Amino acid sequence: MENQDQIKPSALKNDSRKAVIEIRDLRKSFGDNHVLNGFNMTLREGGNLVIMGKSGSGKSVMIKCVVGLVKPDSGMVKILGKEINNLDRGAMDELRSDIGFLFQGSALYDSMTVRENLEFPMRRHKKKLGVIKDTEPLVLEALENVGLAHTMDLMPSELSGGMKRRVALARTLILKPKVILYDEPTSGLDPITSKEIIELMHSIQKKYGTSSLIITHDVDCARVISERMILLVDGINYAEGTYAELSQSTDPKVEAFFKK
Ligand SMILES: Nc1ncnc2c1ncn2[C@@H]1O[C@H](COP(=O)(O)OP(=O)(O)OP(=O)(O)O)[C@@H](O)[C@H]1O
Repeated sequence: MENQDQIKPSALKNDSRKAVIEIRDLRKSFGDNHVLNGFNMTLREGGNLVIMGKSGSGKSVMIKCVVGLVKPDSGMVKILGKEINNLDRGAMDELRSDIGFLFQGSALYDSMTVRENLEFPMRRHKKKLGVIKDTEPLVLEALENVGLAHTMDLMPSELSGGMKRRVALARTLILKPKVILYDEPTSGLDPITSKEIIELMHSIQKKYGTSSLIITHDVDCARVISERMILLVDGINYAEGTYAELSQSTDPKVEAFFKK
């Protein structure tokens, strides 16, 4: 792609941090619908990478390939040094405990209190956390990180949309993940709440040294949070660089992302 040469990721050249997620030449089609046509990316330790792409461009398919929910036709996905193709179910499950997800809609269990929602992943990943007699300090720590310690015994229906999103983030933090995958973390939120969520994402990354992969349509979210960005167009990493680099591009497909 000649346009990719035009938008070389200068900031990347000397990045020696360890790769936590590596994707090479990822391909996935559904019948004649060729969604991913050789997608590449590297997320580095402690870094954050924003993937932007228009609706239907394959962002969710890509992230599902990362967590093993969709099987790619070809290509390589390596997480924390492990190629996921080579992992059996048990090993994949163990690896998943190092990956936090914050997906669209937050998906808290409506019939459980906030505390029970946070205890849920602890039961699923006993192997990582060991036997925990008293879950309260962990639940409290996670909720304090998102400023919602007082909501421990509330039901999700008693929370606002932004609070639900923060509780979902707290639930993700309970397993102390090394990587967090965010799918549209600010969608459906008003600008002030979106800003709060972005600030939280920053503070969590700083506090725990987590790496973040963020999928978003929201160019403002990308501007504030991204260390680097990849634009997913035609199933490939069409352009890659910092927000400042990409927003100055004169490539029409890149410019289209930044036009308001
Ligand atoms: N299980 C599936 N079976 C068939 N086609 C699928 C499947 N999953 C996704 N697709 C197709 O793959 C393409 C990419 O979908 P995907 O959900 O990854 O888009 P997206 O970039 O995440 O969009 P959005 O921003 O709207 O969420 C779409 O054309 C979709 O119809």
